[in-house]
Amino acid sequence: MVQRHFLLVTFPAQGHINPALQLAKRLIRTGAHVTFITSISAHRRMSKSPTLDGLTFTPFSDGFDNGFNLEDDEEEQRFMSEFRRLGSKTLTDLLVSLANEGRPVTCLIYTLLVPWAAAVARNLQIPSVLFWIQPATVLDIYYYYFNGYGDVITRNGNDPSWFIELPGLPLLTCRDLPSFFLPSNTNLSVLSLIQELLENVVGEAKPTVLVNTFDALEVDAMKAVDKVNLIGIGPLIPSAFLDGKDPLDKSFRGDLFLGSGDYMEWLNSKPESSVVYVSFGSMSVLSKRQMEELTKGLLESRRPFLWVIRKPQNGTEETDSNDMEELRREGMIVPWCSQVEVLSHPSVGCFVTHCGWNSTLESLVAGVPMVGFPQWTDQGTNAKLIEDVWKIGVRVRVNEEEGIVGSDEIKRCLETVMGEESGEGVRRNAKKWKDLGREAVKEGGSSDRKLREFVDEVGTEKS
Ligand SMILES: O=c1ccn([C@@H]2O[C@H](COP(=O)(O)OP(=O)(O)O[C@H]3O[C@H](CO)[C@@H](O)[C@H](O)[C@H]3O)[C@@H](O)[C@H]2O)c(=O)[nH]1
Repeated sequence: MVQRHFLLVTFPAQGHINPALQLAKRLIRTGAHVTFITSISAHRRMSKSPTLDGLTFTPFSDGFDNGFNLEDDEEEQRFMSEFRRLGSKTLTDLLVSLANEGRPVTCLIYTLLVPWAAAVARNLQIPSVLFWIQPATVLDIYYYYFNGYGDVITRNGNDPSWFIELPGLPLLTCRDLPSFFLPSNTNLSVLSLIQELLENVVGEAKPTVLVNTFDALEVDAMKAVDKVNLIGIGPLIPSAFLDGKDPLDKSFRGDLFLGSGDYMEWLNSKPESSVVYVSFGSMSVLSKRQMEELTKGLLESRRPFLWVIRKPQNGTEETDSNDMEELRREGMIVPWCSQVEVLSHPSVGCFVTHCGWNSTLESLVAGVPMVGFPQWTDQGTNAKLIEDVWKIGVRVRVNEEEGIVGSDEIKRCLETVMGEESGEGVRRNAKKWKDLGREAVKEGGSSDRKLREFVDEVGTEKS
């Protein structure tokens, strides 16, 4: 059989690069070659750029080679438009030159926020497929929003007592919906990109989306939109922490941040399941007030904690240095860590997480119960699934008057999840989902099978 050649295009953010790199590794395992394309800004920072047989990097300049400031709306707009303009041109040139060199691309795979890649592929008559890096449930909600439910959601988005029943999904209140619909966090440019993505998919002859989830995890959500065939190929986690097929695969190998190495020794010194691991992913920044409450909650819980506090970027407030001193005395503070390694350490007993989808899946396959502390985008939906559907954690309640989560609430959640009796149920469920997640990627498991079927089919027909 002719070797398949996949071109993977991804947005230059950690939460996009990690699952895309892991998908690349899985595709290579089937015998395919992968060309990976993202912005120079991200590629330069990938601390341990992988040199893997079967993987070629082709970074491109989007005009923002030193990155862009997410906090600045105007700069973000300019970035998004240049990323599209220069990305489309680079992608077109690359696809043409690969074909001319006798290495034509079998299929182009693109992640969230890169809908223009589908247009490039269409113009060159190359098959393409969307790789959805959030849960299927979130894709379904976006689909419904753009197909019949947008008005009712917009009209009620301010009412905390309102809820909606969307076909195939659990009852959802406002806080369970992607934040971009809601008056507090409307982001029309992201919404229009997602609309474009979904319109592209539905416009295909055989609408198909690869999803970083697995069938057993989202049984109904995977079938909720009958127009689109969702293919669960996850969880996409480095093999050493998942199926063990490649024990050397211990990291995504695309870190955009530098870590410090001393936390593993610290973890080794702690009793089993005693440590609270705290991280808010690669983008969210907590307000100073929220940091203070979280600090107080952690200190008063009297449990050891490992907390990732990324170095402040432009315009963000530093945590008070007195607080930091006390934090360092009581716990371990790092600017970045190998999260998959930390979560699989036997000392870790709970993950206080913003519920980014990668963090959620990583915790799930490590069997670590969560305290969900969602901030924006898909995280409220993920927190809903964690708490009410899979029952592998609890979600913090926000004090609506103050708009923050108080220290007592943090203590309550930690006790619920980690307490000997109170946490029994979540720990049992966490073990169940850990096993099912691993099952899915085993030889012959649903995700393993579906990815192979996808690879086999993609070269034989024009999608
Ligand atoms: O110290 C750290 C902290 C994080 N990570 C990794 O960074 C990734 C973070 O991804 P995610 O948990 O998804 O969070 P974000 O970086 O915030 O990701 C964005 O993108 C995701 C995919 O679209 C969304 O689900 C999130 O809500 C959105 O904020 C994960 O793989 C973590 O393992 C580390 O390796 N070390």
